[in-house]
Amino acid sequence: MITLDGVRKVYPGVVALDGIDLNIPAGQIHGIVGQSGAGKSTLIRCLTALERPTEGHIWVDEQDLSSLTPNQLRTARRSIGMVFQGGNLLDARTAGQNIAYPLKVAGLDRGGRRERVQELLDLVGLGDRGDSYPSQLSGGQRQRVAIARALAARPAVLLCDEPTSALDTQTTEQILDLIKDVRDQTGVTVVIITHEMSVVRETCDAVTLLSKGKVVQSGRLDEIITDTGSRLGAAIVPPPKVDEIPPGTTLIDIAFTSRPGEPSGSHVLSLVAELGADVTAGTFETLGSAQIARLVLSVENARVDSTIAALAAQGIDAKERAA
Ligand SMILES: Nc1ncnc2c1ncn2[C@@H]1O[C@H](COP(=O)(O)OP(=O)(O)OP(=O)(O)O)[C@@H](O)[C@H]1O
Repeated sequence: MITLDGVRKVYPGVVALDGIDLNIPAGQIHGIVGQSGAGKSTLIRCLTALERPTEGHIWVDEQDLSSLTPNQLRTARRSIGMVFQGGNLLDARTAGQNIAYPLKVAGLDRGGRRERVQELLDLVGLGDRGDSYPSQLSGGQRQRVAIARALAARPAVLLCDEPTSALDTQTTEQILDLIKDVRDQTGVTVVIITHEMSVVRETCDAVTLLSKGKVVQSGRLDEIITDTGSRLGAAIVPPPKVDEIPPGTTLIDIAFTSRPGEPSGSHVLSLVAELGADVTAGTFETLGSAQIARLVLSVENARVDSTIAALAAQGIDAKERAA
């Protein structure tokens, strides 16, 4: 659905994006994370074709954005919905009028607009608030209207730039649930820029970490979290803390995914017991229907290498924890 091939964006004296290759399949919720200045906003501006890459190509919904004429670009932008931090609604228009605006631009008649606006208000759980002005809505409700507006023209892609950073924890959860529901119901592909790892953990199927305009790591969330060597994985689901290491032992981090109907969780635990290792601490995280486990084992110093090898032979990622 979205493909970036060797994308570079150079501003005078600054390389904001430095050779980005990325593939985001249809229907995926993909998080883009990275420190301030990493290039996240530049990437999203390139995806909306508000900026043209200095080099490389971007395909959105099978269209090469770099090859389009200004007219074609205007049309292509209709297949891209945008949601910003704080919603960016027009204050002088009601929720319904805000949602209707892109439909008017797209040339839909008054009756068609009214019907679609109501459908969208219902979709975001604000069926009876179409006549409210943004100032009469809570932050979470404004963001719901912003999501409805972004979806109005039935885009193939929904780009969300820090969609929950102005919201409290409970409202954040509701908005993230809404984004997931919308994806499930419409099949829209979602890209979320965020600095909050909880947003990635709770919402995304896949994640990309940017640093200084380059991709540091990119992949499916379960794969990244079960990679015990990944700093991104540890930021998303921190490995359990251990205060005291039993004397004469070494700590080994392991991580694995367990899905319904698969015996992997109990299989790993019996393997750990067979190897004579102790489970010192553990964290479990639910991702969709899968359980991700991060365990810390304590193993006699002399048996560290053989334990890691035995776990690796069973396909379990294991890493000695640095002292
Ligand atoms: N229009 C511009 N002109 C010049 N430099 C720019 C421009 N936009 C971004 N940059 C530079 O490009 C780099 C990447 O910026 P960008 O805003 O994409 O980062 P970011 O990851 O979104 O950061 P933040 O999380 O703080 O928003 C920075 O060094 C920034 O100063």
